[in-house]
Amino acid sequence: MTTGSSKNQVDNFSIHGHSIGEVYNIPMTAINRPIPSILDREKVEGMKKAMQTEEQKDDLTPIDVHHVQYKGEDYYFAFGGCHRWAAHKELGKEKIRGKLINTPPSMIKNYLGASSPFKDV
Ligand SMILES: Nc1ncnc2c1ncn2[C@@H]1O[C@H](COP(=O)(O)OP(=O)(O)OP(=O)(O)O)[C@@H](O)[C@H]1O
Repeated sequence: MTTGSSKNQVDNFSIHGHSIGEVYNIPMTAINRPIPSILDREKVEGMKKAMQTEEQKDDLTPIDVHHVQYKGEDYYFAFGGCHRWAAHKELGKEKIRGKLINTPPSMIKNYLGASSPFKDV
């Protein structure tokens, strides 16, 4: 499965986010990351460098953020994007570019089991 012929298009592919156009600047404190990251330091450093370079600062693909509405509250979860997340954290960024994927609470419960905040779905 490819989305285009150039390497960049293939690299930028996201199963969840590719059909979503809107990109938001999301406060990082609003996003839950339930899975600890295992990082390739070279990759994080490369991203930090790109973010600090005028021509490349917008090159990083937005991360996929699952948006759950549950009992009138909004919840945000990110499972991937580990290196982009680390690069933003280490540069002291407060917001990260992301695409919002409307996700039912039952799906988060499937992923997280007993650790899910959504118990009765
Ligand atoms: N050094 C870099 N400079 C600019 N863009 C980069 C750089 N490294 C990766 N990217 C781009 O950033 C996006 C995310 O890359 P990648 O999926 O490898 O990282 P990630 O945030 O760790 O995600 P995951 O947790 O799924 O590994 C891709 O679109 C990739 O092309």
